[in-house]
Amino acid sequence: MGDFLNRMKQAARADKRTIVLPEGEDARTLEAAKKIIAEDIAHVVILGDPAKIDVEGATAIDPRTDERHEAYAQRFAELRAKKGVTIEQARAQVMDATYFGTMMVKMGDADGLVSGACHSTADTLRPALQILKTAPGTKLVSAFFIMVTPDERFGSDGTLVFADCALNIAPTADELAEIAIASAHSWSTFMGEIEPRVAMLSYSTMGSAGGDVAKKVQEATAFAKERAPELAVDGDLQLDAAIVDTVAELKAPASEVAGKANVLVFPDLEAGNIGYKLVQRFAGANAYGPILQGIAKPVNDLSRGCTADDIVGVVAITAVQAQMAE
Ligand SMILES: CC(C)(COP(=O)(O)OP(=O)(O)OC[C@H]1O[C@@H](n2cnc3c(N)ncnc32)[C@H](O)[C@@H]1OP(=O)(O)O)[C@@H](O)C(=O)NCCC(=O)NCCS
Ligand SMILES: CC(=O)OP(=O)(O)O
Repeated sequence: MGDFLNRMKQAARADKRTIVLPEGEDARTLEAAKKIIAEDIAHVVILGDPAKIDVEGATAIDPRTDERHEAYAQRFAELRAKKGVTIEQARAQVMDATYFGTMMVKMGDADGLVSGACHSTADTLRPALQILKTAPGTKLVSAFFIMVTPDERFGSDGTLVFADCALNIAPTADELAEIAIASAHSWSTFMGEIEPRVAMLSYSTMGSAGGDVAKKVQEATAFAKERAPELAVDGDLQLDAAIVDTVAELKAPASEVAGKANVLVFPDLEAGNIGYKLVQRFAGANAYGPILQGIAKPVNDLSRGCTADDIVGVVAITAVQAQMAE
């Protein structure tokens, strides 16, 4: 179970990056920062009141008084001018630690950002979507978890990607296909040679049940196959047919994915967010994320239910993304 995380930490250590943690008021963030420094995973910048940030080896910055505040505000106003943002509004916005931290990433003063231990996903990701925007050639940003379960029968030795569990509330069939292709790519980024096998989840397997949601998933599967013919993707599949080989033989015997899926694409955010928390809490899985895919520079979210160790894991993953982005 520790294998994936150890690989990420080792890779991060080999070529250290600077990661900004805007939640200096959060005790788990400070504990995580100490661990990250002790394990030599990344250079750490913590935003907040420096008098209250007692982490040796980290750089503590107060976004309200830092000398870069005005330059960031000017740049933010330029970036958001078409949205009617004035320089006064930009100055006020950049007082906010998440906006300031995201500007650090935009301006190259940090390589990545991890936040969300005490902010909602919307408040964590909105600055990234507004400031950093999508990566070249990408229209949709989406979010996945790397799930490391203690049961090695599932996925690839217990490791799976779950998407979208955090960002897109009601993806269309077209967007679901994009999420599937991006998630397969993310799988390959982190899992190397192991081939992604993508299951498009539903309450129906190969048309066994009717209804609009199952139809959307079938349509999304067809789009994904059309756009990425080399990809092992199949659906619609129920969860048991996707990951249990004996059920797959019964429900989808012709599928190359059924029974051995390692990338699970959920039909909407309701299913995705509930699904990852079920596996995390009932199965005792480690859930690293939400990790963004399709964003121009690495910014990743956390659940407010995270532990300090979860933050360490997401920082290691963010540092690896930053290495790859160059
Ligand atoms: C993240 C979220 C707040 C963004 O939507 P929003 O509040 O409507 O924000 P905006 O419409 O102001 O979007 C901000 C920018 O991001 C862009 N954007 C929003 N979602 C995007 C996506 N999935 N991919 C690419 N760009 C996106 C918008 O086009 C907009 O760009 P612009 O301001 O330059 O025109 C919204 O998708 C959301 O609430 N998602 C659910 C998050 C959540 O609560 N998850 C549950 C717990 S994990
Ligand atoms: C990802 C997620 O569900 O975040 P939170 O638990 O903070 O809402």
